Amino acid sequence: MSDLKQYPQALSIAGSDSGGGAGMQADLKTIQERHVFGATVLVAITAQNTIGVQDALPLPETIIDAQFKSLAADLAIKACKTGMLADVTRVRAVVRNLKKYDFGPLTVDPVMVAKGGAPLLSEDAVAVVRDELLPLATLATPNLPEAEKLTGLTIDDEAAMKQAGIALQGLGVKNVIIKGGHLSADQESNDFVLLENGESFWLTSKRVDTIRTHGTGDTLSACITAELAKGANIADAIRTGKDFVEAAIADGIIVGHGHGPLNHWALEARRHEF
Ligand SMILES: Nc1ncnc2c1ncn2[C@@H]1O[C@H](COP(=O)(O)OP(=O)(O)OP(=O)(O)O)[C@@H](O)[C@H]1O
Ligand SMILES: Cc1ncc(COP(=O)(O)O)c(N)n1
Repeated sequence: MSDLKQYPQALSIAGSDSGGGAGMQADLKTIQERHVFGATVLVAITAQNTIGVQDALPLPETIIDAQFKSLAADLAIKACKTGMLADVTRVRAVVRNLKKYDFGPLTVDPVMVAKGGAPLLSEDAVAVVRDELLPLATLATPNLPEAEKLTGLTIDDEAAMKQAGIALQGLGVKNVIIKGGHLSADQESNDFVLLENGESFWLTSKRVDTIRTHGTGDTLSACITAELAKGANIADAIRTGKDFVEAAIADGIIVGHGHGPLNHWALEARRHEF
């Protein structure tokens, strides 16, 4: 009898961050920490560090299609997520493939702008994300500026976050997290969750006073994706995601000279005290 182990498999569809803190690298580190096997469809490459994005190259549609095809032919992916999708052509390529293959519940992190201000999605692609990608999503995880662009609302307090959640469900997303990381005046960093069954709740945590927040959104959505691949229900997956990212921000590490990356070991380390 074989004693080989089998791990659930999850997929990140995203851009590469050469600095290792956000994008596909943050996704893979997070998925690995959750004891899930991570696969990738690379959509764009960025030359990036903690200071900013120096260059970006969207990949040809043919290689995006080929990556999806390769995975569908061989792996047994149980949940997937999207991150940086660059432009209209890449968003449409991803939508086309997600309609073709079943990779389980889809989490859409509608990444638009990097922490340092560099655009990661072209302006004209926002409507394509809203109209073509969001209706495929089991979960969407916009931050406040992204939720504003997708809904047309101004979101500057917790009441407006609730309104945005309802508006996003109106666009066809089943479950929504409106991330509060950008409500900068607040002492807390609270996220509003609205589920398909109408249930809603807040994810609460103290705001950590740090500039080392590169890849927070990627880390949250990747952790949720990993938990969904294990078969967790959506509310439990979301709560685990918040615990994971809270620890990863609070127990910081020193890398680079700007918006440093998170500590993806933190939650596990708290349990085992390495
Ligand atoms: N300073 C902070 N202290 C504690 N939690 C934070 C802080 N900043 C963000 N968070 C949490 O991190 C998660 C991601 O939120 P955020 O609004 O930063 O997403 P984001 O802007 O999409 O991230 P990114 O673009 O860096 O990937 C949320 O759960 C949010 O509450
Ligand atoms: C390739 C890639 N994907 C996503 C982000 C968002 O992360 P952040 O907002 O923390 O810069 C990024 N900077 N780069």
